[in-house]
Amino acid sequence: MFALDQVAVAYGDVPALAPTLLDIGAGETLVLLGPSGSGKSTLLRTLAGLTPFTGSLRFEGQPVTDWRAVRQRLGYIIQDGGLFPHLTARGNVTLMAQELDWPAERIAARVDELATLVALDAAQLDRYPGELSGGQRQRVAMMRALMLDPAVLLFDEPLSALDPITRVRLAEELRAIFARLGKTVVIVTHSLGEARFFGGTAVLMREGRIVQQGPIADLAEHPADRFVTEFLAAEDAL
Ligand SMILES: Nc1ncnc2c1ncn2[C@@H]1O[C@H](COP(=O)(O)OP(=O)(O)OP(=O)(O)O)[C@@H](O)[C@H]1O
Repeated sequence: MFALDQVAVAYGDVPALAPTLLDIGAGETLVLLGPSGSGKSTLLRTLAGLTPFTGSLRFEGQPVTDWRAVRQRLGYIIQDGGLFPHLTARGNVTLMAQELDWPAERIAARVDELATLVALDAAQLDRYPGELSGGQRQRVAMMRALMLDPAVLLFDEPLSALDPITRVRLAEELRAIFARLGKTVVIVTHSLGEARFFGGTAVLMREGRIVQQGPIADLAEHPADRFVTEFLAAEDAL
């Protein structure tokens, strides 16, 4: 789905992502792990076309020339949902479809379908983001990201702002949604527990570099170096 070759990002003089080689297969779930500042969000933002980079990035086998077209195939979800506060939940969810001139009936049918998928009701969709709980906002953000039926879902710490019960409940729903929809999913998280929960391939980063990539169990069973072991021990200590 994505093929990165020597992709690098710098903010001014500060390198945030060292030249990186990474392939993300269609239908794969990839979990980006690593300490604060290791470049996880930068890598995710690069996949979303939100950060200038050097090197070669291919999407579905083609070098990306038109990010606007690619972005319509991506759903991008950030920590607090990133909803527009002046639009209702429904307004947020339907914004892109309206811009693309979808007929009203098609929009209404898609909203109904997605509301069922994420377990929100019509009354909640008529509220503004400030009138919803954090968990409900994340569900709305999920609906917005899924509205155009994207091939790829990109999540930046989607659960970290939630209380433990909501977090587990939403994580279970997300995992069921991933399994059902068969999308390519990339999730940034600090949490090894979350990474284990979602499964798939782990990419562990440190100081803008990929330290280890492979099945999550391999991090513990075949650590690439001492840092991997230290990272796991620190995560398991809390
Ligand atoms: N807009 C920016 N301008 C300058 N430097 C930035 C910017 N965004 C990130 N950085 C720097 O780039 C590096 C990587 O940041 P990034 O946000 O990708 O890390 P992260 O692993 O996602 O961290 P966290 O887990 O804390 O969110 C950090 O050193 C950070 O300070």
